[in-house]
Amino acid sequence: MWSQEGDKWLYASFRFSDFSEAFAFVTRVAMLAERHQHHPTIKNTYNNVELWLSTHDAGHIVTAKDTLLAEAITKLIN
Ligand SMILES: C[C@H](O)[C@H](O)[C@H]1CNC2=NC(N)=NC(=O)C2=N1
Repeated sequence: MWSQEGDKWLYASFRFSDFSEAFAFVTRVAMLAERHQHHPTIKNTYNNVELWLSTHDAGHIVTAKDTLLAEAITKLIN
């Protein structure tokens, strides 16, 4: 589900039945991000949500903060 793009990004794409389901997921991701104090780049196109995770404060690389948030996001949909 998650793939690493170079050393800069963790990336994943999620498909839902419609826009409402997709945006509900975005809302839950936003609440998780606040809890983690770590915030993904988010793109929503109708029923699709794409997420990119990177730690800007560490010079825009993938760190444990990204992998921890990725795991928490994965649990939202499992
Ligand atoms: C002070 C605050 O915790 C930091 O600026 C956080 C906020 N959210 C963040 N999110 C992401 N993705 N990378 C960061 O480096 C980052 N830094």
